[in-house]
Amino acid sequence: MKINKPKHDVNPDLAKERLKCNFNIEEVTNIIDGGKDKTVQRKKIEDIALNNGASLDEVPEECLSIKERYENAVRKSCVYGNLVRNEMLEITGIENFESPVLRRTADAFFKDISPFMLHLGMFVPTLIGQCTPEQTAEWLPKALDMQIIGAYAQTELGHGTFIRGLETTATYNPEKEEFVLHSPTITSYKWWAGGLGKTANHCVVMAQLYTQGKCHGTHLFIVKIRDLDTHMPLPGITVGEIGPRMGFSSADNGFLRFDHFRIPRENMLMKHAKVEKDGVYVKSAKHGKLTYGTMVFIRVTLVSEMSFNISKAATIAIRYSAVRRQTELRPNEPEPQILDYPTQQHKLFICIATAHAFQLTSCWLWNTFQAVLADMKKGNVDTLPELHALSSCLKAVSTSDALSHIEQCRFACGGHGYMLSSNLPFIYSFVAATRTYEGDYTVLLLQTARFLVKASEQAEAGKKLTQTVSYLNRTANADRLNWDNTHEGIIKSFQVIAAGKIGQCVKSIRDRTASGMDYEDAWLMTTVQLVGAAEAHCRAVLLNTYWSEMRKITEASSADVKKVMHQLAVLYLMYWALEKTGDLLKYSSVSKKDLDELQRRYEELLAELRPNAVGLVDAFDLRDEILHSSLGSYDGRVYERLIEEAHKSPLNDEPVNQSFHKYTKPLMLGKL
Ligand SMILES: CCCCCCCCCC/C=C\CCCCCCCC(=O)SCCNC(=O)CCNC(=O)[C@H](O)C(C)(C)COP(=O)(O)OP(=O)(O)OC[C@H]1O[C@@H](n2cnc3c(N)ncnc32)[C@H](O)[C@@H]1OP(=O)(O)O
Ligand SMILES: Cc1cc2nc3c(=O)[nH]c(=O)nc-3n(C[C@H](O)[C@H](O)[C@H](O)COP(=O)(O)OP(=O)(O)OC[C@H]3O[C@@H](n4cnc5c(N)ncnc54)[C@H](O)[C@@H]3O)c2cc1C
Repeated sequence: MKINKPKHDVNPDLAKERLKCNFNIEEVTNIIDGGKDKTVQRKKIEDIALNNGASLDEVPEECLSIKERYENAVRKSCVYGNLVRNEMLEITGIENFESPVLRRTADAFFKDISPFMLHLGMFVPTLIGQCTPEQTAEWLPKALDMQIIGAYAQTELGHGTFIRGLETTATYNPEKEEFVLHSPTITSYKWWAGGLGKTANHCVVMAQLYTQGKCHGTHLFIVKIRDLDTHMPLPGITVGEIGPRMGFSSADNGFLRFDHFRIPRENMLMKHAKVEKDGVYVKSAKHGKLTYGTMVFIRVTLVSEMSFNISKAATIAIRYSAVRRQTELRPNEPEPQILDYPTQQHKLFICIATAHAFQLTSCWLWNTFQAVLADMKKGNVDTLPELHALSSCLKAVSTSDALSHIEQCRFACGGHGYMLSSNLPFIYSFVAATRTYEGDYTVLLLQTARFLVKASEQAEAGKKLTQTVSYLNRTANADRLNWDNTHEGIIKSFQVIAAGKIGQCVKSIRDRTASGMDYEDAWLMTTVQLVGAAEAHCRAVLLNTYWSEMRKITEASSADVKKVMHQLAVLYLMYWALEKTGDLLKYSSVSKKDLDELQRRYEELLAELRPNAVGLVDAFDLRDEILHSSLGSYDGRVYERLIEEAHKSPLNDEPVNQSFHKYTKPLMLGKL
């Protein structure tokens, strides 16, 4: 398999690691890609993107000023966008324009983020999901062809979570057949939208719809905000960039204020509801929340996005740990590779397992999403609540877990992990945003909790529940589960934990309402427990899905690949069982002896996986151009690369910085 041709000799320690690997790396790569043909397709696309010199930065992007960073990112986005439009989409097909393959190649161009990401990431999906066929025909080809560039402007200065509280208004005027968009207060400024500040000439806007004197709640509108030729903001539009932030530094997150800005009636996205010419409001949707569809879609895709980010961090940290030697174990013996420390393995092997767990779960979630879309096309919205509950908790937990695992990868690289050239800080700050955007962690878990409480009540009433909560039917009357020290036993115990926690929430709410509280207050008082119950449910789903999908997907694999994939999944189960011993003790008959045994087996498993650690991250097949890491490149020439990167610092452009003569010397001479 032709990957990562090293420019230099490979570091001898890393070379030895590759000899130790006892499974076929390419076979695992094919599993991750979803099949051999998919690997071939991915490599073809990566060749197109990566052989394009325009992705290279002479000066590292983090050493540029804010303006230069943005301008450089726009330059690269245009080259990249052109490649996507003219060459890559021919290979994936237009229907897969958001395929993870394209996502991977984007990382070769941007360490941080493209100002165009939200155009492809949210604007286009909103057109696909929220337009009538006529509207789709009008806007989608232009958007895909980059003739118009859009943003998704929903969040306001005063409200992000509570969409019903948004203040921007869209008031229909039947005489002119127009909507008038207006920002009535300071808190109604649109805020945060990616690409809105300087890049986009259009945006989708979420606003409160008023017609015939009545408010019909939030709806989506497409709005042209800049002249297509001059790019100047149109009269009635105030638009700009919100200022530096923790990450997302090469993009232009924006603010937007409307001053009685008029748009044609046809610019309301009317798939699920419309306003007739005379101002009559007609709702066609069978479910009240279909205008939130883009968010559900992105939450679904974020699970695979988290797998990708963890795999990058794990590749960097494991290759580095094979090269780095530190501390004598015994006098006069060579210092060991830090990868030999079980504590290091504990930090890192879970990252490999989690990348696989999220990848397999994301494929399963994607299929569930497609099935719900197919149901909805037939007019059946019954499966939407379960999808909303699932996508909410999986988005929350996958982004949160990814963030803590990536931070562990940085810790695992010691001081060098703190260098931007390691790329770990970029990956971390990118993923940190995902825990908040597209629905904050706590808020989304509480959405799942609403569904779980209802499901629990239905189970209590003897109703048969849908697949992901069917364990509530089985465990409704179970008190403490008899501990069974098998893989299936661990999964079952997580279902019992979830059922127990949900049951406890229901009881707390009932006790509180029985003692005179109204339902809202009882719910509010129980929210700490409800978040815990939703997280427990999500863990049960993740464990069960990873285990069953892993077994399915490796059915035809070679014995060695089957073994190592199996070991990773077992590691994942054991890691979480050990993380949640308190819950296990509360909800199962597990004993101290059982837990000690589990701990011992976990430690043995780390040692068993150790020889395959580098092979497992090589199987992610992340080319150096995508990893952007002085610590993680295929050749392991860590120290040479760190020195090379240090020389690129603009502070090394001259031997003496002018500040010495201006400030330091006068201070030294007492002349300041
Ligand atoms: C050229 C360069 C290219 C570069 C590469 C391109 C590669 C592209 C790939 C990129 C991948 C990803 C990029 C993504 C980047 C994203 C950036 C961030 C964007 C954003 O953040 S946009 C803003 C997102 N905002 C939110 O998520 C807000 C969160 N809030 C909410 O969702 C809601 O307000 C709420 C918390 C759910 C509450 O809503 P509401 O008050 O209206 O509802 P209730 O709580 O009263 O519930 C009533 C009822 O409705 C159910 N429900 C709620 N939401 C939904 C839903 N979405 N679907 C179905 N049902 C829903 C709820 O459960 C209740 O049901 P019940 O009554 O209990 O039965
Ligand atoms: C990098 C980045 C990019 C973004 N891009 C976009 C974009 O392109 N378009 C767009 O429209 N928006 C975008 N956003 C906005 C983003 O979607 C919101 O910031 C996010 O949904 C969280 O909402 P908030 O900021 O209002 O947080 P808040 O809701 O104010 O949350 C603050 C705290 O309050 C808690 N909280 C809030 N409500 C509740 C509740 N009901 N119960 C319990 N706790 C609660 C939260 O858990 C959190 O701890 C972006 C944000 C970031 C950081």
